[in-house]
Amino acid sequence: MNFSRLLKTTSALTSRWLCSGRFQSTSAAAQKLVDVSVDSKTGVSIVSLNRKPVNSLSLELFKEFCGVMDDLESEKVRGMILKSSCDNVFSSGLDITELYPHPDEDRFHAFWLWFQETWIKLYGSSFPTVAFINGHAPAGGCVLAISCEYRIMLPYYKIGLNEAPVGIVAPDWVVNSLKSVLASRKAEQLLTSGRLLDTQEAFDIGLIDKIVNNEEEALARSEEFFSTFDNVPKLARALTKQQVRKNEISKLIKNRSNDAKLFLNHILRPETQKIIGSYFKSLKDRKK
Ligand SMILES: CCCCC/C=C\C/C=C\C/C=C/C(=O)SCCNC(=O)CCNC(=O)[C@H](O)C(C)(C)COP(=O)(O)OP(=O)(O)OC[C@H]1O[C@@H](n2cnc3c(N)ncnc32)[C@H](O)[C@@H]1OP(=O)(O)O
Repeated sequence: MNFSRLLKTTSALTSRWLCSGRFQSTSAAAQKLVDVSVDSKTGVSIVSLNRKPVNSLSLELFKEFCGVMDDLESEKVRGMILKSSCDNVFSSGLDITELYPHPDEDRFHAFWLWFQETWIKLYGSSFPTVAFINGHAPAGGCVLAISCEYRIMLPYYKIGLNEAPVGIVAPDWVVNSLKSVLASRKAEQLLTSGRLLDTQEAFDIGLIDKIVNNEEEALARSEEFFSTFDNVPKLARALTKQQVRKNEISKLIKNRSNDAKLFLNHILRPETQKIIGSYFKSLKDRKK
């Protein structure tokens, strides 16, 4: 099966979950969780995550984001910049309330499939993608950033995959996304320590590509990146990118339901619930 068909294909079970209207947000029409605008100078689409206060990633946000990615694919956009509308936070990662306390199993299954779907669409997009990391990007926030092709970050924020210290093991498609950006040894160090790096450290190890001081500079640096493809036929570029990324994506597509089950079993373990519970409490207590 060719890769474009594989991208559209998913197991019957997965399709049932992704296509079902369950877990529809009642306020979806009232509040947009993902905004899209077009930079009139460059024709590039700017996609802003807009789930205040910290862009924690919920099932509803993933669904909306996937819809936006489908639109951008069919419009054959020149490129996309992913950023945040929240002050100081790009994304705080998965919404912990989707994981704790003791999530509803059906909702969690759907949540995880939509997280996978988001990664598949972003990591496998045909058009060039830039993450403008205009705030902290821990855990799932970092996953979104490393799924893009190029990363531009404002100074003095933190980025990384901090799962290990809270007793959670990142799935292999997350690990492999990191290994597509960093050498294996660096990726292992970052994952096993769970350390969050500041902007300068992230630049020094190659986790991000450019440091900028403001949005104007970010747009200029993004444009430099997009213009490197101006003389490359779109289809050839897209197929080449997918050729590089297809093994990881195919592996997940064939294993989606199992990946969701594994993660659900892990999340539901009393020890895991306890660790996430105390982590969440410490997050809340910080401000007291
Ligand atoms: C901990 C479980 C790990 C599970 C790992 C699972 C899978 C591995 C595979 C995939 C990778 C993805 C994993 C994840 O993404 S798990 C989420 C991990 N996220 C974090 O650890 C970040 C936690 N947040 C912060 O550190 C800070 O909030 C911030 C992003 C640095 C921003 O700080 P700031 O001071 O600006 O804001 P507050 O801390 O006051 O936050 C405001 C408000 O939001 C609540 N909140 C923050 N983050 C989350 C979140 N991820 N989910 C739900 N709620 C969140 C915070 O508690 C505050 O709430 P309040 O009621 O006090 O206003």
